[in-house]
Amino acid sequence: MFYKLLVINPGSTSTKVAVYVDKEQQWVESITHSPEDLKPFKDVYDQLDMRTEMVTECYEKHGDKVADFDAVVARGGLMPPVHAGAYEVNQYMIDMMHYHPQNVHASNMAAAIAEHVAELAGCKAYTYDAVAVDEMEGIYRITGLKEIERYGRGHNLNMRAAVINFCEQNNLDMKDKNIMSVHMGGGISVGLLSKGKIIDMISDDEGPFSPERSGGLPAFRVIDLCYDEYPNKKAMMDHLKNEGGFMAHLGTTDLRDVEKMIDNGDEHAELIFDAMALNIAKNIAKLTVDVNGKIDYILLTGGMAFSDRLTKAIEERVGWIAPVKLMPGEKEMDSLAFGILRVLNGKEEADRLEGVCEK
Ligand SMILES: Nc1ncnc2c1ncn2[C@@H]1O[C@H](COP(=O)(O)OP(=O)(O)O)[C@@H](O)[C@H]1O
Ligand SMILES: CCCC(=O)OP(=O)(O)O
Repeated sequence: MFYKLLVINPGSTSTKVAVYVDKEQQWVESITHSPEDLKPFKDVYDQLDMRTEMVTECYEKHGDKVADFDAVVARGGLMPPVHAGAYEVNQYMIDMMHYHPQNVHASNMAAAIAEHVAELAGCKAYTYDAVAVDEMEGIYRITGLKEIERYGRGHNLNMRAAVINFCEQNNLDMKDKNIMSVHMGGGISVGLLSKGKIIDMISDDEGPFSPERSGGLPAFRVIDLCYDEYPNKKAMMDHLKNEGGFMAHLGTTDLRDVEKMIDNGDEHAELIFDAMALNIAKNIAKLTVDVNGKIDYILLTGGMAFSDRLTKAIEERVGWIAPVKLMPGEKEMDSLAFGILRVLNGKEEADRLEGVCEK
């Protein structure tokens, strides 16, 4: 029995679409949305109809018939907190990401697009390892303010996929190991997997600065900035999420550009690069105390893990903790497809989010 899956992964500037027959990717396409394309839309979610149409055109262009899909898989966005793994898409999930998302992100539209196609196909739509996966244990949630809790929210899909793939390749049982998985892309998340769960993590609002994000900042200075320069919440959020890190200091989000600057003798670029590597290492070290330092492996993944200069700089600082292993790039489309294949093959179960969404 073969399963044919359509996989949909919307990002801020692209929508990735792929078709799989079992584990074989038939094709993948990244539809680019230029700033001009996105300009007419006031809010990110307003792009839903446009992106849905483009996904439909995409699989039709590749000659795929909707009736042949056995499942449609969506990147899970910022729905209410969920556990790792698969969820069936339902109206409650779609509405929560539409009307009450934990934060704004293009992935919030994925479930609605998937459900639209799944209805046409007469099959189910699923999410897998959503951004909203939160398996953080109690003690790690506590902050010094009663009304502010820490939470698990980040690049869970790629962090978990790196661990699953690394353990498969090395014949390890992830349930026996403590593994630090660090996604280093446009944003950075540092996650600690223990007994197969992400028990603690540091995401883009608390952790290292990254190519485009500010990372954690001194709270009192953030208060000044909100009152004095960015009284508008959306503008402040955009500033932290899209205009931080390399972008703020060096005017690019591309690590390869930064490396060229360094090669050309730019000492400021070198300082900022070193500071990012230091910040990544420091946040890795921070989580090690959760398991009394007993870390088995540190996995570096995401686009920036292709950089020898960066991975070496991090390894120099954290190599004493545990062996550093590289799983460069992100295989989000594979991870989404393979996760749902495990469900269809009876190896994992899909859960459902239940609730009533007030619009
Ligand atoms: N071969 C490479 N060498 C160095 N940096 C790279 C390489 N490929 C991608 N990157 C960097 O990785 C970052 C993007 O990572 P990626 O995981 O693709 O991002 P996203 O989180 O947006 O999916 C960019 O800063 C990019 O310059
Ligand atoms: C940290 C939440 C997920 C996220 O921001 O993803 P991208 O870095 O891919 O935008």
